[in-house]
Amino acid sequence: MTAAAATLDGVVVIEPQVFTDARGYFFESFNAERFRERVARDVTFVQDNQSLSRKGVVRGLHYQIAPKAQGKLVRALAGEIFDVAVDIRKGSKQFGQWFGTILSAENKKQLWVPEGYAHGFQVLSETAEVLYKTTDFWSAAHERAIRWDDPTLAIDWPLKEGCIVSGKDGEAPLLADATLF
Ligand SMILES: Cc1cn([C@H]2C[C@H](O)[C@@H](COP(=O)(O)OP(=O)(O)O[C@H]3O[C@H](C)C(=O)[C@H](O)[C@H]3O)O2)c(=O)[nH]c1=O
Repeated sequence: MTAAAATLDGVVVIEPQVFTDARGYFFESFNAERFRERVARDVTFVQDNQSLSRKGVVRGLHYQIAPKAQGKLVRALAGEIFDVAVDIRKGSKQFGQWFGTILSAENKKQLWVPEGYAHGFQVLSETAEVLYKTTDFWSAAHERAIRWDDPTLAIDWPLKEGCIVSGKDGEAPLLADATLF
């Protein structure tokens, strides 16, 4: 299975224009028109999620199956994370490929993870607060997970030791055994 991709079709890194002056900084953290231009499709967000995690925590790899698949626009409000998207669409030419990038309060980058991709992140700073918008509501019945350390995905998580995962994530199936799209 091919590992890291330079990028993945559909996944977009967004770098907002930041205005700094003697007071500090300002930037538009979301603009529907600018977003539509960058991802070249209409997207409506219906939910914002926010989580706080400490260093080494890995949340994911999570996704929701149809008809409640979620696209996610992810950013770090505080701290630094390694954010990962995995193409898990059956038949995709990049099936099983992953893309990861550093999102931080410092770089203010955002990652667009479309429906059909699994998402997860690892916290690299002492703590990190992550905010992400989703294109459909949470549905426990449609939630699925894939093991964050699946050897066929071979995601190159920056922190190799001290990783902290929830019981649910630690028992998630491997990609080969997961319910997919
Ligand atoms: C996702 C979600 C969860 N919850 C409840 C369910 C649990 O009682 C509690 C914690 O949920 P969980 O442990 O699944 O949280 P994360 O591990 O951060 O899950 C997220 O992790 C990765 C990074 C993702 O991309 C997903 O959006 C999401 O699954 O919040 C809700 O009430 N609403 C929600 O939208």
